[in-house]
Amino acid sequence: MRLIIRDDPKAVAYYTANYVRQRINEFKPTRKRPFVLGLPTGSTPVEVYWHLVDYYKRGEVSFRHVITFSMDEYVGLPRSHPESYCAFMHRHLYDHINLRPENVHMLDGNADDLAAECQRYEDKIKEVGGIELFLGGIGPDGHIAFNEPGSSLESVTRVKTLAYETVLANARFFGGDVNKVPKLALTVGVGTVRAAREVLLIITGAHKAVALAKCIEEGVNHMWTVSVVQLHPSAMIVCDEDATLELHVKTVRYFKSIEQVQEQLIGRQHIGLKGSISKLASSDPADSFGSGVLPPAAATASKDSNTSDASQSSADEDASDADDDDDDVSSQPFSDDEDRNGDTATAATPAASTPSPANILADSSSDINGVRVDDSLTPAAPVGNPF
Ligand SMILES: O=P(O)(O)OC[C@H]1O[C@](O)(CO)[C@@H](O)[C@@H]1O
Repeated sequence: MRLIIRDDPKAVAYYTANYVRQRINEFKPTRKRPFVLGLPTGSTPVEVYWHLVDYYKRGEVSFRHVITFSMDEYVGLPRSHPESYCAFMHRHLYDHINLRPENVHMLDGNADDLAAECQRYEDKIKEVGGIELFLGGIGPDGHIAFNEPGSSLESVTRVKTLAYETVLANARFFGGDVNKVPKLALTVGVGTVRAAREVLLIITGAHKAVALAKCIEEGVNHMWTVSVVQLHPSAMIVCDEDATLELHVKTVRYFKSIEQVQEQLIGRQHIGLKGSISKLASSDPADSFGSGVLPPAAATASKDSNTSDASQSSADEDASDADDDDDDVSSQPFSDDEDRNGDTATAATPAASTPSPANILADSSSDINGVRVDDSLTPAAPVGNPF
C-alpha cells in the first residue's frame, strides 16, 4: 500500500486528479477495451472532479471510453433531490465531460426490488470486465463507500443501514437536520471494492485522522472497514497533513521517505505511475535528475507525451467508432478553438471566463506551487532527511 502525504486538501485533490488522468491516458481506452472507474461522492472528491472537468475541457483527457460506477446511493431519496448521489455526480462531473450516457452506472435507491437492483449492479460490473480503478473516500468511522463498522469484508452491493455517526456527519448536506438524512443506502460492498484492480482513497481532515491510523497502523478489522486496503495488492491512499495527526511520527516519516528515496536513488523516469520500478539510476545522464526535478526539456516532453496520450485516445476513438458520427460537439474531447497539440501556454490559461468548475480550479491549481500537470505527482521540493 502506498501512502502519499500532501500539505492540504487542495494538493490532495490535485495529485489525485492528475493520477486519474494519467491512469486513463496510459491505459489508452477504446470502445472494446474501456477504462472502468469506480467513483465516490462526499465533499472530499469534489475538487478532484473539478480538475478532471478542467483536463477534459483542455483536451488532456477523454472519457469517451470510460465506464463509471458510483459507489452508493441513498434509499428513498428522489433522484432529482439535490443531495441524491445521482444529482451530485451529474452536478460535479457527469454533466461536464464526454461520458457516454450508457457508460454511466448508478444505483437506483428507489428501485421496486432493492436486492435485485444490487444484484444488477454486481452483474454489470462483472459484465464490463471489473473495475480498473476504484476511487474512494471514507467516513470518520472508517467506512469505505457506505460499509459501516461491522460490515463483512467480503460484502458485495447491498442495502445498508447507516451508522448514527454517518447520519450525523451527513446532516450538513440536509440543513443540519439529522431527521432529513436517509437512514438506508445502497452501497457497493467491501468485497466489491477489493475486487477492483486498483484502489485509490482520498482522506483529508483531522476528523478522519483516527480512521486513517486504524486503517494503516492496526490490523484488518471489520469495525474499520477501510483497513481492508491492507489486503489489496494495488492500493494507494492520498491524504493531507491533518489526516496524519493520529499516526506515529515514524509512520509519517517512513511513507514520506519512500517518495524521496525513490526519486533520489531510482529517478522519476524509472518509476511507473503505479509505483513499479524498471531500473535503478545509472550512468544515464537523464538520471542526474532523479531528485524529482525534471529539466525543462524533459518536463515539456513529459507534458507532451501526456497530451499525445489524450490525442492517441482520440485517434483510437476515431478508428474504433465508425458509428459515432452522430455525437454532439460537447462529447468531443477538444472544442474547435482548443489547441489539439496541447500547447502548454494555452493549457495554463482558464478555458472560459464564465464561472464554472473549470474556472474555479484554474485559480486553485495555480495556488499549488504554480505548477500544473505531472509535477504534482512528485514532491514540489525535497523534503529533507526524514530520519
Ligand atoms: O468526503 P466526505 O464529505 O467526508 O464524505 C465521505 C463520505 O462519502 C462517501 O463516499 C459516501 O458515498 C462515504 O464513503 C463517506 O461517508
